[in-house]
Amino acid sequence: MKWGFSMKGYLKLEDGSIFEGKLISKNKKGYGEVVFTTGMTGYQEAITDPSYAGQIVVMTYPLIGNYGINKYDFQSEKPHIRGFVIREYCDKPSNFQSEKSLLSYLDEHNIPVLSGVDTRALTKKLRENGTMRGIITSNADDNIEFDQTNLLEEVSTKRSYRIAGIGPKLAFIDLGTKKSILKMLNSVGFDIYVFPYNASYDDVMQINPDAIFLSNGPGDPKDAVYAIELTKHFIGIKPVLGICLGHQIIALALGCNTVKMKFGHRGANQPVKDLLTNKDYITSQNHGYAVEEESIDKDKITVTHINLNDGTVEGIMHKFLPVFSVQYHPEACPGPRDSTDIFDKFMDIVMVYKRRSYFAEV
Ligand SMILES: NC(=O)CC[C@H](N)C(=O)O
Repeated sequence: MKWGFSMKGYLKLEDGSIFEGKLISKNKKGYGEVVFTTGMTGYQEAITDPSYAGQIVVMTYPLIGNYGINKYDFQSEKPHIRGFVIREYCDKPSNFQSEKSLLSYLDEHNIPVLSGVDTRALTKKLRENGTMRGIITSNADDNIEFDQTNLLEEVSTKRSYRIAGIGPKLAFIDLGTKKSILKMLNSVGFDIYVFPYNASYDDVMQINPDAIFLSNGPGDPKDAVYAIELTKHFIGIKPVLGICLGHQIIALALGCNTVKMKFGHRGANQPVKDLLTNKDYITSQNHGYAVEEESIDKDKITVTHINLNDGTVEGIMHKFLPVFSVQYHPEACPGPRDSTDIFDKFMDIVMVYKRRSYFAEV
């Protein structure tokens, strides 16, 4: 075995089923919600996307690690997954940007890796039975334990900071953001002030923002109680945009409901229809909850996007107020860049509002 000491290991699921493989990492144990993602590439972005905190990630693409780890594709400071399950590990990465192997990176951060698993059978099981909790372990008799950590506290910034820009002031609520979202918002000109997940209305008003943004993030959107309250304060006062968890939080703040999906959407080729333009996009996604269609008050809120595989809600917009959100990831990373224009659209809306309030004052 080229990558050092490995031993027989298991992924045991809540329903008692056991999948055998080889524990190739230093850490040989981890608990989490077991989810699969279908992206053929993009493992570096996925493992460092804080939305995956608390989860054991199964890659359906059969060969993982072949292009190593580079310094450009990190979505946060470290991996947030609780474990990694793959079919075959490639220990000889070959790519001009590669700086280290995937396994050495995961070992640095103590993430358990189970290789040699029949990921096709495992994915079929998760599709049929739905997402389950599980344990990666060297002892199949081990019990699955449950992690009680506050995921938002774990992944959000601990203190506020600024990413300066020449445009309007954006209060950015970091619920475990991907770096690419900050980059995209900054590239269209926003002067970004990043706040922790539990920022209060008074905290945010200290900068007198022109707009509010709610990021992606892990867990059940109903747990994001601070962000839901904060959003309620700003709806109708400032333009608000949300992506993924941020979209779900906006929906909850508007009085809609969110529900847990059977196995979610995780991958880089999820088809979405834009109902306003009748265009279809291929999108990057990573979510296990969705806004419940029946809970949407259609007199007040328009469904702007749907998923073409299962018809679930992928975007909403308030009919009269500058509030809109999408469930998919327009910033891609990994995945297609079909829908990046949302950031320009948000800037346009914010500028219209800013000018309007300026002329109302003079
Ligand atoms: N990427 C995200 O923001 C995920 C949102 C939420 N945690 C979900 O799984 O639905």
